[in-house]
Amino acid sequence: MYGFYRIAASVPKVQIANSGKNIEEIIDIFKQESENETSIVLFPELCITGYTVGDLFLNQNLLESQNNALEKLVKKSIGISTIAIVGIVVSFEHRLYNCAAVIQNGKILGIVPKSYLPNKNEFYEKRYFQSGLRLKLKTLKLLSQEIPFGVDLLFSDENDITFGIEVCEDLWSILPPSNQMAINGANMIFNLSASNELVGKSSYRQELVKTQSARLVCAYIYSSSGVGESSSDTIFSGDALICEYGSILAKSQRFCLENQTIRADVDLEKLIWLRNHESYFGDSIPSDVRIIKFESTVRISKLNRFIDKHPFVPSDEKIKKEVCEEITNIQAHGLIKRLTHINSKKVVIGISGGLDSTLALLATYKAFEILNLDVKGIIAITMPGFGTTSRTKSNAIKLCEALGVTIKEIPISEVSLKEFEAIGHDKDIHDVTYENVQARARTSILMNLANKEGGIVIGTGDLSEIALGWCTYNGDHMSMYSLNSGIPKTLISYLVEYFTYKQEIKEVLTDILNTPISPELLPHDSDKISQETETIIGPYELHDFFLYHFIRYGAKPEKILFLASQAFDEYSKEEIKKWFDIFVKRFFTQQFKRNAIPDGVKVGTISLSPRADWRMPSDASFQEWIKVLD
Ligand SMILES: Nc1ncnc2c1ncn2[C@@H]1O[C@H](COP(=O)(O)OP(=O)(O)OC[C@H]2O[C@@H]([n+]3cccc(C(=O)O)c3)[C@H](O)[C@@H]2O)[C@@H](O)[C@H]1O
Ligand SMILES: Nc1ncnc2c1ncn2[C@@H]1O[C@H](COP(=O)(O)OP(=O)(O)OP(=O)(O)O)[C@@H](O)[C@H]1O
Ligand SMILES: NC(=O)CC[C@H](N)C(=O)O
Repeated sequence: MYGFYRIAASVPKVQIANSGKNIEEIIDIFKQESENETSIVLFPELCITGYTVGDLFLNQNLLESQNNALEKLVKKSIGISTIAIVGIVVSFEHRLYNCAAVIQNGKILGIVPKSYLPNKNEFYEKRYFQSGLRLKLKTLKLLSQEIPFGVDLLFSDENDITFGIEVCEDLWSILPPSNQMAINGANMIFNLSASNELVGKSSYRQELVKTQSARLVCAYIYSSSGVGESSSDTIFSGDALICEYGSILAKSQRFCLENQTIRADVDLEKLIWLRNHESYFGDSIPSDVRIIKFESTVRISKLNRFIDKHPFVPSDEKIKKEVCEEITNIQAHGLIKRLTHINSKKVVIGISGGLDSTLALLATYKAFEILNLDVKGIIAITMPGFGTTSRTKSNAIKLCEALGVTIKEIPISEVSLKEFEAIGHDKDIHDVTYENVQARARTSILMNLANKEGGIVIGTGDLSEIALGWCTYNGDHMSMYSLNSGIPKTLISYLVEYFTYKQEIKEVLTDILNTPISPELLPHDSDKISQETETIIGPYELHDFFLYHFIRYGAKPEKILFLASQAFDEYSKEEIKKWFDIFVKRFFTQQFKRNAIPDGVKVGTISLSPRADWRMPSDASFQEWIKVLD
């Protein structure tokens, strides 16, 4: 389903050196996972015998009973397309190896030995095992099957899955084998582990797994032995993790006394796509590997994954302060560089009482504070026009007064009427000309005043408006330096909300946040906003969602629509389709505005600057992107 696959990491109860009992738990979990539509289920290192059997690894009976147990699992897998990855001891050419066996539908598809054997302090694996590093192009006979054996194995189906395997310490080594596996095409890495607990170790381990999934642009699935392992010297907690491209999708509850399985629907289509534009992937050189083909695994019928409605907005409230300070710091420092470069201590900014100019003013204020400049150098202009309401105008003035910046009022009605007359436009026709004349009148005033004051005009347009072209070309589209161009509307609201912690502006910011978003370009009755942007072009939260998946992951339209329908209960599929249609059409047709935007600050991974992040011709056609809507 849209490139999603259900993957599980399991920590079964274990009895040390009791393979017969341990395999029963493993088989139960495996069968359950096949019913859960899981494609692949991972078990810990040496999970059939137990990891902590010590010198019993050197006893023939242990190996024999493990192989009998393995045979049971292989037989139980007949007719099941779910893959099980289990940890086993293998005897090959008179040496023992610590391995992972990959089992599907009655077959052992391949066996991968551990490369790096920990042999210090509490670990003494070299007492029993050999490193598999030299094992390539080998096959081994086990349970009457000829099985590919070596560190050169990758496993691949006909669809999106290609996976590789490493065993515990491999990930902790200087050159984890998963690095080369990813270069060779693996988009999932499975790690069978037996990692004991020490104070602080679990968070280190989590970082290791998370970072590896980010670096390799892959899903990294990790399962480590549980509390049933011997506690003679060390304790195992059953740590399991599923990470995708730097995010944790699922994690186990450590120190659980029962069997525990975590699962997540990983997005392989997204990962495969992301690698296409990660230049270091292109520069990395593949090596010779054996690709073991396997039959398609079970596909999921219903997605079970959290889809964030507001992907630009941090979901963790605890990091709100940190994120908001960081973003406004980036904005402020963009402006600081520009002001110091041109040796100016003045800026001119139009304040409408709306969200964008509010945030731009707050970021400008921060820049002036950092530079220790007199904030009177911030010249805030309120320019009432035909659609301005007293609510927005008074909020603009209250905000500027509270911050102590210079305030000027310059009405634009008269100049706009003169402009209508000059171009022969009927003032009673409230069309796009009527709107744009006002927007351009304001920009003209700001620019001319900036010349007079020896300052620069601060641009306030945000990333969502830039994506949609929801601005007037050479009107509010233009400035000398743009502060919000890297921030989408959903994040602008979040940032303005953050600043309500400042008591002196709390009340006014709260009212600004509660004011409907409007360009206020059309006349109103009884001082009420007559033009609500979101009823005209659609909800910004949807546009931001579309923008994120379209740019960040190059997602196909049908997938974006599917994800939106999963994320938003409040919009019907028809509504989502309608606004998506508008998003796509506007995104393509409005590139000409983006191609001429002023310099501005990038703050997140998505930016639409034509000089940096997004280069698209102004005359590309959008039809192929909305076909799905026809
Ligand atoms: N591919 C292309 N290459 C070069 N030029 C192209 C073009 N496509 C159109 N054009 C030209 O550009 C014109 C269209 O651009 P433009 O003049 O800007 O006009 P337009 O985009 O039609 O109008 C601006 C819209 O933005 C809204 N707005 C304005 C200001 C602020 C806000 C806000 O809420 O913040 C919203 C306003 O309500 C209006 O609907 C066309 O009439 C045509 O002359
Ligand atoms: N009445 C006004 N007085 C001063 N400046 C204005 C006024 N209206 C618009 N502007 C300037 O033009 C920019 C675009 O304003 P507009 O209201 O059309 O949309 P916006 O992008 O929603 O901005 P905001 O959220 O700041 O209102 C504003 O950010 C502001 O700099
Ligand atoms: N089993 C292993 O390879 C364990 C070694 C590893 N460094 C860990 O403690 O997680």
